[in-house]
Amino acid sequence: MSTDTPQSGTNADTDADTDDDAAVERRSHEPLVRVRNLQKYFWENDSLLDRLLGNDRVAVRAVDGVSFDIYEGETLGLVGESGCGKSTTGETLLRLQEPTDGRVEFEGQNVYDLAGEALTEFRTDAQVVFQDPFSSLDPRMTIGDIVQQPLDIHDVGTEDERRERVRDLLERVGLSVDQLDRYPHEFSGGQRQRIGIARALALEPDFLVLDEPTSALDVSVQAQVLNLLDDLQDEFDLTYLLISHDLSVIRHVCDRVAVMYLGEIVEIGPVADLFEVPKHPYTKALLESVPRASTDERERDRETLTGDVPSPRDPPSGCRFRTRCPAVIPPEDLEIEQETYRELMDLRQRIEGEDISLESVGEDGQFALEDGPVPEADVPAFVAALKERLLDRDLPSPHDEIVEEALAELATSDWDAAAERLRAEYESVCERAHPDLRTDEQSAPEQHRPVACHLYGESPPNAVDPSSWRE
Ligand SMILES: Nc1ncnc2c1ncn2[C@@H]1O[C@H](COP(=O)(O)OP(=O)(O)OP(=O)(O)O)[C@@H](O)[C@H]1O
Repeated sequence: MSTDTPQSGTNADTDADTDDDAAVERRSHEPLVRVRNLQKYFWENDSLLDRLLGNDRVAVRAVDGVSFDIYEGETLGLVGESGCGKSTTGETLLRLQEPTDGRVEFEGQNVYDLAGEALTEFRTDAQVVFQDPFSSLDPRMTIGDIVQQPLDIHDVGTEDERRERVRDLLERVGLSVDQLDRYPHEFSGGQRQRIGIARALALEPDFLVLDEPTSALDVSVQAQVLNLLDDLQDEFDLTYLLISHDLSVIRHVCDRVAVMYLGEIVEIGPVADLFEVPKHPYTKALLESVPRASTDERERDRETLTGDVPSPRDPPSGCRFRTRCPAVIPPEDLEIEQETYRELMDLRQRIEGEDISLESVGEDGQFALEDGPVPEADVPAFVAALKERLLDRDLPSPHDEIVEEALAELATSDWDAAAERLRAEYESVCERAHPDLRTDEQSAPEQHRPVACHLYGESPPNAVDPSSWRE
């Protein structure tokens, strides 16, 4: 962890260099945690009743084949929008959830094979701090009992020794022993998170998953809690997986960061390098969407990361980010501007998802498909009305004609023919092939890092130069 929040000292450059050296040194050792192809699916429509009714069960692919290492003493960040699978990754890795597939090694042992004493040892060594300290603390217990509970469960020492340890822990996290007999509701948010941290440290763990540990706190309190976590990491040789959707927290606190999108890791590397030269279009878009101070930059932010994360029940084929990507790759032989291509891809998505209302097309609902197909003579007017509604810009030739042909198929509600017409012209490698995480060897050596994007490695002809669209 390398907090460089304003509170953490004056020699920021020297501190950063020392932190970088220390991070490199740590990575030369074996990882403490090794995650390989971890998968966690939740199943819907999976009850006995569903089976009797013949409902197909549906997989929610929360985590879909992630691999990464966490080295002793480092802080690895896991960042991504809400719903990308960060918490599920953290919980499955700690075996608070059973995986669907894959493997997690902790100190060389597969945690999903552990049983008996070995499992108890793992549960001692690996702990979690949750986002919302209030809901994770039992309101009927005093904070002394809350912090002591893990010691009681694991039968550590005598009652006196446990009480003594609780006092030490409370002091260590900045609380007073006078507060031992108080209840969680008597504390502020920041203090409650300190209690959660004290409890997580009770069994002297080596590894903590910090799941949005400061998201529920005021900004001023966030920095204090992050600094506390930084101090504790040094003092107790802790290794952290820090889950956060907040890039500024990640930037200030982590040594390396893994960027997650819709159940997958799309880029992973040292924080400073990744923030300096983000490679995956999703990483770039995330960085671009951080609120900026200047008006110019705020204007630009609106261009990025529009729409929601698609459902993990039916993720897009190929690259999962392609439905929102501002650098999606057109077919090799197609001369087309990226903005036009993006608009055509959005239109295709809507047609493929039958996500266009044909109930009332044109002025005053001139065409209503529920009354039957549009008469042939009216098709041009029907197409013009749809174009007006669906497209933000005039398309250059020949795209205008191709779109008109596709929309004309909707005059007979033939969604498949409309989709096929556009697919035949515009299908992208991004939808055909899944990009694996692979190191981008063509970049400068210090920027070698795994990225899952067809723009890297053997670049397909016609690909947008990834450095161009950020300007
Ligand atoms: N028990 C569950 N049953 C079904 N779906 C679930 C379950 N838990 C999580 N999910 C789904 O899995 C996906 C990933 O959720 P997860 O909480 O891991 O994401 P996240 O990136 O941590 O987001 P957030 O920051 O909002 O918690 C989401 O679509 C979520 O709705």
